[in-house]
Amino acid sequence: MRAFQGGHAQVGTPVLDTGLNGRRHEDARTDRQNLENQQARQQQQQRQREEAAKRVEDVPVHTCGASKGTEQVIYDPSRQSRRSPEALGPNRTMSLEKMKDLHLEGKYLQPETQEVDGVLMTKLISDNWDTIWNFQAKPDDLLIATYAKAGTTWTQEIVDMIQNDGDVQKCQRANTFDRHPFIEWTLPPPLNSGLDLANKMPSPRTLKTHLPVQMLPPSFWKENSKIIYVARNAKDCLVSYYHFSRMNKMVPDPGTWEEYVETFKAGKVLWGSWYDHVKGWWEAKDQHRILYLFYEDMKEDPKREIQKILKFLEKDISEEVLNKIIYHTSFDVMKENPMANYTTLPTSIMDHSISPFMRKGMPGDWKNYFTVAQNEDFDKDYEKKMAGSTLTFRTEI
Ligand SMILES: Nc1ncnc2c1ncn2[C@@H]1O[C@H](COP(=O)(O)OS(=O)(=O)O)[C@@H](OP(=O)(O)O)[C@H]1O
Repeated sequence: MRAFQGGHAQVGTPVLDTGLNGRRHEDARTDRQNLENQQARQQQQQRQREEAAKRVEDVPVHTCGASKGTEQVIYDPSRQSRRSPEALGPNRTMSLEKMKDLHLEGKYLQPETQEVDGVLMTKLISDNWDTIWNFQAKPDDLLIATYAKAGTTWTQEIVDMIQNDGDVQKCQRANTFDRHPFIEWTLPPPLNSGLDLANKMPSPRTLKTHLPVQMLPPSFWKENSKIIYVARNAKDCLVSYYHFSRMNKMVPDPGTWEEYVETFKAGKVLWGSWYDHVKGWWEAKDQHRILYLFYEDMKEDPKREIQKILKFLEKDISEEVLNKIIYHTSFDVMKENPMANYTTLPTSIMDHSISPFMRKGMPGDWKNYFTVAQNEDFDKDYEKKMAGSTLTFRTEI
């Protein structure tokens, strides 16, 4: 008998005219009702899928992270699949958050490192270096460049809100890491590497990098792309990086706090020396279209710093939208925003119970970690490394 059972009939299954022979009229009515309910549910799900697909199409091209029909970029729960890497085909890649679905965590989470021109990188970045170096930037690209943990995600959210005229829904279209390709970040297929995402993204693109200035792909200089650089004081960067390295399995283990302080000072962390990074970009800022911002200033007066970004991007917005951006990009709101707080990644990649990505968001937290002796040693070493530079930082506000 071809009658549906327990309401699991497929759409289009010819149930009513074949499955009811010899059954009671009452049963038939219930069965018909079940089928109608089932069909209504399926139609509703289909409508939701179509609406989700439409939302993706509706996102303005300058911020949209995927072309229609690809699997890799847009966060869309209705399209969660459990396909194998092979089933994705040669040109199909996927967002990092799907790693769990593919049971790939153990296979890929080996933070092997290798230096590129004396700067520590993951081995995957190092192996892919020629391709990264030859990345083709475009004149209308916007690059957000930072040393790790300096306020990248915060700046990304501000920029996205500006580009979308304060439309929170549009900024919810995908995870931070899928909205703004992290150009040097290399993952094995089928996972999305930054370059895969960037090359598929329609212009104008907003990109992210932690590369020191001398390692930036030269096409950015040649094409005169705009760059926002955000710097954060060394001690808070160190503390934030230490906790991030504890919770994120994609970067090397930090060891003990004492060990990490020395590793950081020696610049033997991913993306190299903080000192060289902030100084290098500081020197470059007067020769290129670079807006150099400070995390501490953003914290002290977000309105003033967002206005600097607006001017740099040549954007005009109303006071109302500006206030909306300040609110939406505040630490407390971003901490609860799954599209900005990295909580959609599997815990095997980032374990927020060890330390949340959105941890404290406050200048001066270093005082809770440095001993007096560590602080004195740090300051002495800092003076030597920063000697001759006009760049100064505030370590509290
Ligand atoms: N809105 C807002 N306001 C203030 N602070 C914020 C905000 N968003 C992120 N953060 C803090 O920035 C730190 C993470 O830095 P990054 O985003 O640069 O990290 S990453 O390098 O991209 O992994 C990390 O700093 P710590 O809290 O000191 O660890 C985040 O909490």
